[in-house]
Amino acid sequence: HAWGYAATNGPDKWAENFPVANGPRQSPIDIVPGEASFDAGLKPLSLKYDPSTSIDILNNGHSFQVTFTDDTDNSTLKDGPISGIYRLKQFHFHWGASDDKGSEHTVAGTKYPAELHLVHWNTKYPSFGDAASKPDGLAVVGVFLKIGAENASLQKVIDAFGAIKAKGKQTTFPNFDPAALLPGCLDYWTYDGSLTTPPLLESVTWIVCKEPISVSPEQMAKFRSLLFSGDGEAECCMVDNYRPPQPLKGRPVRASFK
Ligand SMILES: Cc1c(Cl)c([N+](=O)[O-])nn1CC(=O)Nc1ccc(S(N)(=O)=O)cc1
Ligand SMILES: [Zn+2]
Repeated sequence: HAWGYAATNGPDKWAENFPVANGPRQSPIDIVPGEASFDAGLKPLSLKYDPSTSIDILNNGHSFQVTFTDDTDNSTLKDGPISGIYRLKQFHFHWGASDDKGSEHTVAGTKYPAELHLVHWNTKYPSFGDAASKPDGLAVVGVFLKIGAENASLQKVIDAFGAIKAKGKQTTFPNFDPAALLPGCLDYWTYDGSLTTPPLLESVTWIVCKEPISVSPEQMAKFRSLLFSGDGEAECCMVDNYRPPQPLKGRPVRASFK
């Protein structure tokens, strides 16, 4: 049941093997700022990352991800809408074939060309795998990418693409500080949701930053040069690896800002 983003195995087909795709708290969603409720009880995000926890960068055939050692509390997310300590496990991106699409969350219908996801798990559980099946198990920080100036921090990630062009390729990726990918302002929207790819587990507290980071057109072109396909397979560019917005089903969306 190899899921993907093609017409034959893409988002409209996922419910066949993953019925939770039609569940009550699916992600992503369209965020409508005018309908989000400001919650003065929401704390500022506390993101503390240690660059020495970054390990490698991998093309997993759906996106590319940078993976972190998560056996200590060196890289964590605290406060914001969550209780307790969540550890950074990995970050990855979703993007489009052109600059008019690519993000998973949308803002009043606006699609961004890409979206960064920093994936964290609740340390009240023994591991990521355990946390991934719990309603308060995961917290993902989403950051939109907007076409503009070249992003020097992002360029460090892009410089590794040569070694991970095809599915299954990975290479070491030490000493990277993911905080360098965060926007200056950490105002956010938050709601209860899910993983945006199979197994679509409804275990994610979503924290979506209002302020985007920049990416240049040339840098976006490099994202689009990665491949969904593995060595020896017909080459298929890794583009449009995003799920469209899902029904809100009455969920509240809160804002940390007025
Ligand atoms: C489900 C699972 C388990 Cl359990 C493990 N594991 O190592 O134990 N790995 N995976 C895979 C995973 O993490 N998928 C994932 C999917 C979507 C997103 S997204 N876009 O940020 O919603 C984040 C992650
Ligand atoms: Zn994602």
